[in-house]
Amino acid sequence: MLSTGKSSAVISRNVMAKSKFEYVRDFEADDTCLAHCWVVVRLDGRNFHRFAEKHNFTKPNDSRALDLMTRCAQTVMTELEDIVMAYGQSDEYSFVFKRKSNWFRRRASKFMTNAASQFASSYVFYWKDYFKDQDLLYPPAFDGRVVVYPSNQTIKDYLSWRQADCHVNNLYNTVFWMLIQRSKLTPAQAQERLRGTLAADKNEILFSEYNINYNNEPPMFRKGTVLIWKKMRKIKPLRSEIICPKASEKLDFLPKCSYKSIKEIKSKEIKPPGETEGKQVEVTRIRTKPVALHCDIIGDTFWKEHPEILEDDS
Ligand SMILES: Nc1nc2c(ncn2[C@@H]2O[C@H](COP(=O)(O)OP(=O)(O)OP(=O)(O)O)[C@@H](O)[C@H]2O)c(=O)[nH]1
Ligand SMILES: [Mg+2]
Ligand SMILES: [Mg+2]
Repeated sequence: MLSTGKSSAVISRNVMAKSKFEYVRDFEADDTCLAHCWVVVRLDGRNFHRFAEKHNFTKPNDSRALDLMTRCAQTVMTELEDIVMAYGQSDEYSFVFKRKSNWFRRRASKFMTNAASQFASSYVFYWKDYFKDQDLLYPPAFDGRVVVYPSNQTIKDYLSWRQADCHVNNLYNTVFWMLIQRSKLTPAQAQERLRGTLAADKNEILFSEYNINYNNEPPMFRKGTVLIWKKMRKIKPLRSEIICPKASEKLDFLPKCSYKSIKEIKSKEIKPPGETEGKQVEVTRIRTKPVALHCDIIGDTFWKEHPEILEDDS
């Protein structure tokens, strides 16, 4: 027989769960993301124009700030579920969730708030690793939005849009700051000089006046940062087999972001059944990590080299 104390506690919990207040749940909006669509969360720094000024970011690009953004995005990818890739530039990062993800039953608010809070806390947490001589003066914030894309073509176009935005802004900013820093123009004069110019004109100014070939500027500034999952070394292996990355990837790597695909062969002790002594055996383990690339994602090459990212379009 059940003890009366225990059963009455169960009964009272059930009554509580169906209290007269339960109806307020009906006020919660349904924000389920449409099934089988790619879910994108894009985060963007709040008022980073001011934040960059206050924290003495290098103009037009601050590698410390961009590397910190990428560190935060890698943390988001590692801590959250089902993110297949991310793309970042300036003060923004986009995270692409698996089409079939059922994380938090695909609720947009859960995707967005988890990404934004994880990203913002990581930004503060890792700040000192990137800005050694610059204190963090006030807490930064990031806004977020969720957009769903129904096909592989639309998600590719979304990412192309962000990378094209990176290119347009970076080309403009590179010339703009050259005119100010090297030719001592005021911001208003630099803006006037660039009014109505096309990309070719800006390239020409850079080349003829500053001897800069825009294509030789760092890929991270021109292309932004793509994060994809790669098998790589995490702990020191006893023996390792290095699988070389594809030739086109090699070109787009920054040395400090280099990765090696490594099949780890670790030593592990196991006890065969019936035996008291353990035996050392070698086990193979392949770990994956979000790895940074600074390559073109607008053309087909990237998608052909990484067919696993978008899988089938069904
Ligand atoms: N100097 C410098 N500034 C940067 C860098 N990255 C981002 N920023 C600044 O951050 C701004 C980001 O632009 P937006 O996101 O459009 O504008 P915002 O000021 O953040 O305003 P909201 O996003 O609307 O809150 C740029 O305009 C720059 O002023 C960098 O590497 N160096
Ligand atoms: Mg911003
Ligand atoms: Mg922005």
